[in-house]
Amino acid sequence: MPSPDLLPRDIAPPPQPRGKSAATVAIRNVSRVFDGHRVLSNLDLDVRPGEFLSIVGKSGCGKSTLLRLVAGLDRPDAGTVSIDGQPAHRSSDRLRIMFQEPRLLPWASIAENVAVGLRQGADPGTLAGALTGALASVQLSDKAGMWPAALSGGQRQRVALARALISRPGLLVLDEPLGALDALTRLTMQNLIREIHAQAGFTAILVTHDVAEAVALSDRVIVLGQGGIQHRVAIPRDDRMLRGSVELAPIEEEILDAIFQSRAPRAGSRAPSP
Ligand SMILES: Nc1ncnc2c1ncn2[C@@H]1O[C@H](COP(=O)(O)OP(=O)(O)OP(=O)(O)O)[C@@H](O)[C@H]1O
Repeated sequence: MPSPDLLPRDIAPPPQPRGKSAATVAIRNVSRVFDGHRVLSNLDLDVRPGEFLSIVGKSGCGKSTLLRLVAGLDRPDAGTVSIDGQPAHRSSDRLRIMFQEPRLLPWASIAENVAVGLRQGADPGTLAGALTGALASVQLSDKAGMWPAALSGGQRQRVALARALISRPGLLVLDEPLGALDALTRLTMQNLIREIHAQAGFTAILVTHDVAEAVALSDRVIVLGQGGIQHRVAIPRDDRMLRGSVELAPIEEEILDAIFQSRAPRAGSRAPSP
């Protein structure tokens, strides 16, 4: 394999071998039009098994639209989105989603909220083992019997993360999951997500407004602009561990430049009339 220095800037080094069940995402020639406005236009993107990909860009450029298509919450007007070769589907067992709000059941305990993530009936032994592991992974073992109202915002997001991961999905889709947290809790959550991803090896796609967060977590960052991908940057795996390091500063600057230079969300052409 060539040294990372010899690889083109937009090609991430292959992720280190991880979990066998990480999903492959293939987006082919995808377009999405709202009210005659072409938000995504002929977009192509591949996400490799185990890769952590972040999507950044100006407000309204289509980040959430793209994520919703990957999660099967919306359908493209043209093109295909597939996960492991199958059309993206919201109830796929291969995929879990995490949003900015934890969306917990207020009347259920923390353990019951996490168990919701298994969806299908599991035998009691399997459920107990999975629950123990999921709660431990987010450092909430001692909160299993508590109610969501008794937890802090960061703890609630950790419950949402455990609920998303208890079924060991191949793909985790994250829509600005740390956006409502204070700065310190956000950093703690970033570290937790990075550690869990390194251990569990799922594929992850994150939408965030925080370029430093994208760089700290990702193998690759793409900048969305009018209609499609305007810039791609691979993040050197060794360096990404050092959030705020001098090595990462030029990469963050490059991404910020690309965002500022990207075309305004509504500056592009309108979709042709049918
Ligand atoms: N269901 C919808 N109906 C009509 N327009 C929509 C719909 N969903 C998204 N749009 C429009 O598509 C464009 C992109 O929206 P999207 O939410 O994907 O942007 P974003 O990049 O995620 O923005 P932000 O960073 O502000 O969250 C916006 O102009 C938005 O108004």
